Amino acid sequence: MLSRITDEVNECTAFIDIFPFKWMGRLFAPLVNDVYRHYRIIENLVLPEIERRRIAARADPKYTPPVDLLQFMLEFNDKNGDPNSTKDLTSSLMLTAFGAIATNVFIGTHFMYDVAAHPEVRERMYEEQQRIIAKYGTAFSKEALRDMSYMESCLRETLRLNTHAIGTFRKMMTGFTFSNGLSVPAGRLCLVHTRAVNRNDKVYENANEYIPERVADPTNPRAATSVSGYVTFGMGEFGCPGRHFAVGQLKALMAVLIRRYDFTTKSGKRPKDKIQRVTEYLPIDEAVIFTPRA
Ligand code: HEM
Repeated sequence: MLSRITDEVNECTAFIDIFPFKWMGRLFAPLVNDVYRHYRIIENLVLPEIERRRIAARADPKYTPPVDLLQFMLEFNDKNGDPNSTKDLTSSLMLTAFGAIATNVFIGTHFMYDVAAHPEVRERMYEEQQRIIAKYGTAFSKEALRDMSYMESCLRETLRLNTHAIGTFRKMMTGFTFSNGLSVPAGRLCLVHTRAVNRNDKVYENANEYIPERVADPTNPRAATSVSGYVTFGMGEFGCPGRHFAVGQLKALMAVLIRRYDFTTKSGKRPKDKIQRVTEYLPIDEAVIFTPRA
């Protein structure tokens, strides 16, 4: 269900946009879209859990709440919002699921295809994993993940080339004139086109090619760091808050695959991406073949 939320939120927005008056779209949207049903399912799961935690906290002053996102949001809401309102909490959980799941699935899939299509990358990654296991054991500690520097370069290259969000939007709060004379007035909505920035051939040689070595120097910015020419996670104060978590998860996922299997695409090449529409990206047809390591 969570993986459908992102697509359905996008579909719902596109549906509402068809109507000249947005209130009409909002009226009809529940009839054709499942977002509202998902909202109620999450609410039905979350409300009793919140109540359980509140009762436990009242009954026992030494009560230690779980360390999770729900608790973090609950305490934030109690401090900053209306403590009786749980509506915001369900929306916040849905927003996080919206931001977290499809992005990771999308990048994880592309990462697998990028690695599957490059035997020399797999070999180097496997060697790195042998070194990591010898040094840290098989667990994915913070130190072990941080030390996977070749894996990090490969992931950064996947993140640079395969962008899920069309771009980052910002509204100009004040007017600004750039050094070349271009002026953007206050109130203007601006789009930073992620794919165009990330594939800028003034920044990268052979910008459309998958070349992890271009960022393999450990002094280069990490996969979660936005810099000029790399804005997959957005930028500035409102850049993605989940990016370090996402990079850790994706590295751990690839480490599990590479330790257990050698894998390649059927053709041995990187299949072309399917057309990505604003609300929809299509799965790649070509299979990945996994061979267990001895
Ligand atoms: C590869 C995975 C991911 C990518 C590419 C990605 C990308 C992005 C981008 C481009 C933005 C907009 C940033 C901006 O406006 O400057 C964003 C926002 C956000 N992301 Fe991520 N994200 C990923 C994973 C995650 C994860 C795992 C979480 C949570 C655990 C998460 C939570 C969020 C949230 C809550 C926002 C909204 C922040 C706000 O509006 O202030 N994301 N993400």
